[in-house]
Amino acid sequence: MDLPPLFQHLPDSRLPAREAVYRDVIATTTDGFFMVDARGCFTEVNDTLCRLLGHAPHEMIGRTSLDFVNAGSRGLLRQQITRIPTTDRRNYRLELMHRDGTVIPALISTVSLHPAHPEGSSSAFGFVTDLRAIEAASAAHEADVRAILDNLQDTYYRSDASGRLLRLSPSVRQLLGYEPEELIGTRIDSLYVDGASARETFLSALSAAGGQVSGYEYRMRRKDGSEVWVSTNAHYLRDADGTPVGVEGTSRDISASRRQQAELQLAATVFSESRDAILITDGQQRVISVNRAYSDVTGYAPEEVIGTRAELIATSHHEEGFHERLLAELAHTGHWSGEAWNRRRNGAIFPEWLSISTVRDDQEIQHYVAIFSDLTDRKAAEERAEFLARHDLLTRLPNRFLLRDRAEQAFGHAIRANTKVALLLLDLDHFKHINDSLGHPAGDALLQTFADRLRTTTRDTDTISRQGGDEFLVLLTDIRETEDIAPIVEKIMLTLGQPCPLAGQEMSISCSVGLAVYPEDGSDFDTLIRNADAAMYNAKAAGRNTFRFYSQQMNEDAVQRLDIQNRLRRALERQEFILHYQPLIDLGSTRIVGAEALIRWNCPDLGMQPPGLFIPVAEDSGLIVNIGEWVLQEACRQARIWKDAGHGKLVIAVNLSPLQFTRGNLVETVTRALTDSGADPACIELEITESILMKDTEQVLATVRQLHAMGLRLAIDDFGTGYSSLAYLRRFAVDKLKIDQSFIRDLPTDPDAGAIVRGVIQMAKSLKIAVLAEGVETADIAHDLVLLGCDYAQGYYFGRPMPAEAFAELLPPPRN
Ligand SMILES: Nc1nc2c(ncn2[C@@H]2O[C@@H]3COP(=O)(O)O[C@H]4[C@@H](O)[C@H](n5cnc6c(=O)[nH]c(N)nc65)O[C@@H]4COP(=O)(O)O[C@H]3[C@H]2O)c(=O)[nH]1
Repeated sequence: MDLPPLFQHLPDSRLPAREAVYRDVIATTTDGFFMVDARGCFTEVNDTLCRLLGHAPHEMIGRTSLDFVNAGSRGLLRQQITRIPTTDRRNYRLELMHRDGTVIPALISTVSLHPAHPEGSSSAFGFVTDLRAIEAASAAHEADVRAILDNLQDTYYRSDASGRLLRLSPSVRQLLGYEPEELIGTRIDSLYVDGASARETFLSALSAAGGQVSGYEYRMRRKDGSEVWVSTNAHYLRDADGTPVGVEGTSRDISASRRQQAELQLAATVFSESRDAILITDGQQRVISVNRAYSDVTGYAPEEVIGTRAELIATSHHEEGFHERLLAELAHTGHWSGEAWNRRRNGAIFPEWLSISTVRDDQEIQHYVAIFSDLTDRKAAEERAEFLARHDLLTRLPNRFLLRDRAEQAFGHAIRANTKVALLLLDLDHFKHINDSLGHPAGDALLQTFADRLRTTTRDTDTISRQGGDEFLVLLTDIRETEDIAPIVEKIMLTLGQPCPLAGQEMSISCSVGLAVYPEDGSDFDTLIRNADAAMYNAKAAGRNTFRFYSQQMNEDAVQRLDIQNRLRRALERQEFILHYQPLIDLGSTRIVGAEALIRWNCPDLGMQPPGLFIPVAEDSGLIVNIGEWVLQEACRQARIWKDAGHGKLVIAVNLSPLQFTRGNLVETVTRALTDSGADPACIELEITESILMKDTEQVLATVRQLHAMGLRLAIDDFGTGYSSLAYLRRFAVDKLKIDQSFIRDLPTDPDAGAIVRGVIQMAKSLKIAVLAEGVETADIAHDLVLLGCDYAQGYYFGRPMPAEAFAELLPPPRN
């Protein structure tokens, strides 16, 4: 037999031996062997192939290989036969046909023979491998793999180089909510919460770790849109050259453990950052951990206490048995909380709010957890709050609540000792002026001086209290007789009235005092206060700087004030008010140049009432705002009548209450009065007191400016009784000063009054402000005023306030 080209390169001498070897190899190989000629007919087959196909060699030699394959494989075989001349080696799979019809999957490896070979071109030899065993083994392997994957709790995945998923274990259902088939072929980045960038980060980590990572964590998106934290162990799949061709790995859901981790982290942060001190011990109360606040509060560093027996309370500072009771309650309920004393490292004892809990396993206490906060500051704050609740902040005197307590105790004591208790209500005279003119800090300083003086003039057993504002209450105890009270009050008033330095000047401030005595003026605190108040009202009405004991009459007066108030409410709608007019005289020409409108109340029950009686009540109740509006309306109406009668130059002065500035809309009221009447604004002069200007609020200034702009004049009434400064007169562009009648009345007798009037006139002249003297009752006074250069005067000497008709009769006939 000729040798195939395979053997041709061997030296001839060795060929026979070599051929024998190769024939043995071919005969004994477990693969089938064949040679075909150019027609595809077998020229040689080995026993293995014959056995495989169930034919004897002679049944196959000379026959074409196409006769031994399954019908389905013939096309492929033909193709492969045609490739013999052009390709040296080919591997392909075929289904062979056994003699008994069994189909045998086989792998064919053929080698084309050299064209110069005697067998002719297009001849070939090849090996046939029976794939059945291999495929069975592979199927068994696949079944094993599948069984493993099916039972795998983690999710197995394999992707190609582009990240396309090739294989997934069924557990992907639990992990991501998808069926494996839904994901095969999709790109894995679409499942990452952070998309392609997350995959890039992962691949970089994989490469950096040498192609294998474990415990790599990232977030994936489940089918329902929720996120899941995943930990993966993965490695590159590589081809024969080592080039990565994909990734294979397993992933597991670690969301729960991450949550737990976060919770632990949080608990650790709470422990370390808590502002409350925390101490944890084992079951034998040996410290195992303390936080920073613990060290801050106690001064002990962790290493100084860890391992030692816990000291949670300073036992010596608690009553006997406290510690034992605490432990017993802990053992019984597992918890104890309350106030306790503890000791710092430096030995200082401090109050703490302590809360202890036990942590048990089934029976034994495993840990004690103690949380405590330092109450030192809170206790101090509580004490301060307690003090503030019962004291006045400015003077640090007891307030009304504490006074009530003390008063009630004093009443009890008085009954037992058969003594009396006097309640004094003190009110500083004209305190408001001080506040307004010298400012609140000066006012506060004055109140403090008053408080100090009150402290020094009373006994320790007496109680002084500030009610707010400029009112003080003094409780005098252990009084034997009512007559003993007046000297004490006089002494107090004398002390309080001493000059005191205030805002760089010496000031003397008086006070008015109302007194009520227990038990005769009231059997309880509220009644006594009310009655002392009525008494003080009377002291003030009596000209201030005096004191008054409460009397039944005062009660009646208070009731009367209430009665007047009620009647006043109805007086407006019942048109019970009228205006009287008092002449204003030009001292140069002695002519009437105007009139002051003064209100009168013609009460059907009480008769004609002067303003001194009802204006204060109207001011107390706020009714003055409506009454004042009526006055403006009426005065403007009268001005218009007199203008129409030919007295167009006559000025009508109208009094304004401070409340009209603060509560009413004054500009609107004045505008309406002028419009309704058609009066000339230049004929209306508004009289305001100094106290209104002293407020100097932007609101008052703005109102005054608007009134000026409307053409009205502004006069300052009762000038000299307040604390006006020149600055105010300039700032408010005042037109006229009306010197208070107290100075005018005393002009002939009191040189001081003369000096004041002269000073005011000179000052007013330099400021170009007109001056009017009020209360001129005699020709002498009028004469003096002319000599002093006063511009205008008003008073009984020239004419009393009178009804409009009577006033009109005084006016000269109008010139045409
Ligand atoms: N002894 C004496 N008194 C004289 C003399 N000349 C005038 N009088 C009185 O002095 C007061 C001057 O008015 P006033 O200082 O503005 O003081 C007024 C004013 O503050 C207030 N008042 C009067 N009418 C009104 C008003 O319409 N509105 C407001 N808010 N207050 C008014 O009531 C106060 C008292 O008013 P009247 O009782 O009318 O008292 C008037 C007047 O009758 C005199 O030669 N000798």
